[in-house]
Amino acid sequence: MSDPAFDAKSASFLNWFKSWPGATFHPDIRITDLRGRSAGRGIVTTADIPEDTVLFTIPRSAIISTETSDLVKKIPQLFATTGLEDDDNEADEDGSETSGPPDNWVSLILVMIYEYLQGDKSRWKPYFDVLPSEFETLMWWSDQELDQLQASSIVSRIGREEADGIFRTKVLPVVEENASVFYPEGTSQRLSEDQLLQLAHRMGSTIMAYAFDLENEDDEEMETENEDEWMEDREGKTLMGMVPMADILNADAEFNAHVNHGEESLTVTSLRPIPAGQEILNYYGPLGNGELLRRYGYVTDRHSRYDVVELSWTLILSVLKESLKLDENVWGKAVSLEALGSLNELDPEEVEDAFVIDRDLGEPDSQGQVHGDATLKHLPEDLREQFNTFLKAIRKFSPETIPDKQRRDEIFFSTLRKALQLRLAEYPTSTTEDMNLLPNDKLSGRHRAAIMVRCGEKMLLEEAVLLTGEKIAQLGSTNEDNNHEPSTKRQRMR
Ligand SMILES: C[S@@+](CC[C@H](N)C(=O)[O-])C[C@H]1O[C@@H](n2cnc3c(N)ncnc32)[C@H](O)[C@@H]1O
Repeated sequence: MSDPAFDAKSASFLNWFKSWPGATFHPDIRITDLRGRSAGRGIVTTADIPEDTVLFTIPRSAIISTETSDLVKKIPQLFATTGLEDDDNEADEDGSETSGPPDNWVSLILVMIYEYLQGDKSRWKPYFDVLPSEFETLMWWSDQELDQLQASSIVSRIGREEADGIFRTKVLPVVEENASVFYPEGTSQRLSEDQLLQLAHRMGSTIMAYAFDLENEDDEEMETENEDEWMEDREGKTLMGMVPMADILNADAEFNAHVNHGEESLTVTSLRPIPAGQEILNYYGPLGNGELLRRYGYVTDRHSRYDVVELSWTLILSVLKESLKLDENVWGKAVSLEALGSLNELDPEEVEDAFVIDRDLGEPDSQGQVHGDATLKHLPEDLREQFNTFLKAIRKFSPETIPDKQRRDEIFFSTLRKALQLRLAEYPTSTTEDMNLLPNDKLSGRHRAAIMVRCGEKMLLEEAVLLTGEKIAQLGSTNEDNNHEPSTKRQRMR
């Protein structure tokens, strides 16, 4: 069913967009209402579109960034760099670092707050009218909603307190100290601290889900070097900007359009023929559903191939300790940092405290399609290296525990298998129980998304358990072969 108010905003946004000198919009595409499947606005084709067609063009002048907003002209000293700043120029974890100009994120948040507060006076008002005021990203979930993610490590990556800290130290004081610039002339009303904090969060979440890293010529060189790889919006330290129309495109792990960053404008082109009535889709990168939910507030079946799980070193070490049953004293000495340091193979400072398990799949092809089987085939190499270094240290103090390479590998795979099973048990429901929950149409969107995330992670863990089982079985058969070897050799010698 059509919604005249929603459609009117889309229409006025489209007219506004087309009025920018240099903007183009293909006659066979249109902005559409996809709220019926919780996807907001999107763009669909109204006729068959051939491959490599320019779908629309966004002049760089229409992008909101520190290069186009008047805020920078009004308080240039705030954005001026001295050349002495740290490379990352990021706030400390608690957001307390306040020296130097604001980083890319904070700069764009300030610019967005400024343009938003200008209301009708902003050149981008019709664009703000189609930007969201509410979000499904994890930052906005209640504790009860987050509980549905169960043992997913994505919960520890939300960073609401860190964002609060940064906004309180780097955003709010700037707005308050420059109130005459931020609030349009003639308005005496000021936002309270809480309202301003809320607005900073709103702009932060908008930028997280909508902004692009704007590539420049240096990046182009980089792109030529990595020709086969899809550039991700979040890589690098390039200028960030809000790109009207490009950000009306929804996205998926299989996609059919690409944003090209030209000198004067950005163009969006079709990567393959797109039949009439299909959605035009962009790409946000090889993100697992947990990360997709954190940054963008949605999940898709196709993104589950990129799911990840974290396995803590503490868990692995506790399983190892339990299985080796070494004397407490020997164990303590063997896993001490001094013992590791003396091996000269691992800087004790560099002991990893968690390892990421993922399927390590290739990039989509040049037409935005993915191929091949998406089951886990490799266990993390960095985990194996760290594990072996620890086993070496143990061997120094208790050689009989690890007499040979065969035993070392058995210990590795069986410890890992047990650790994976324990990690799996940290999630209170099984994959089968989760799968049975999904068809229930009374589930809220957030609950469903949480089930998809936790179920995808558990499936990956199950694949990893299977893989370690196969490795153990292979070792067993090698062992048997080896046991038969002497007689084979004898036969040959005869
Ligand atoms: C760059 S915007 C795309 C335009 C957005 N649909 C709108 O109405 O403004 C990114 C946001 O769109 C939504 N989105 C993008 N791709 C989606 C998909 N495949 N399914 C559902 N929602 C999607 C998410 O809310 C995401 O945060």
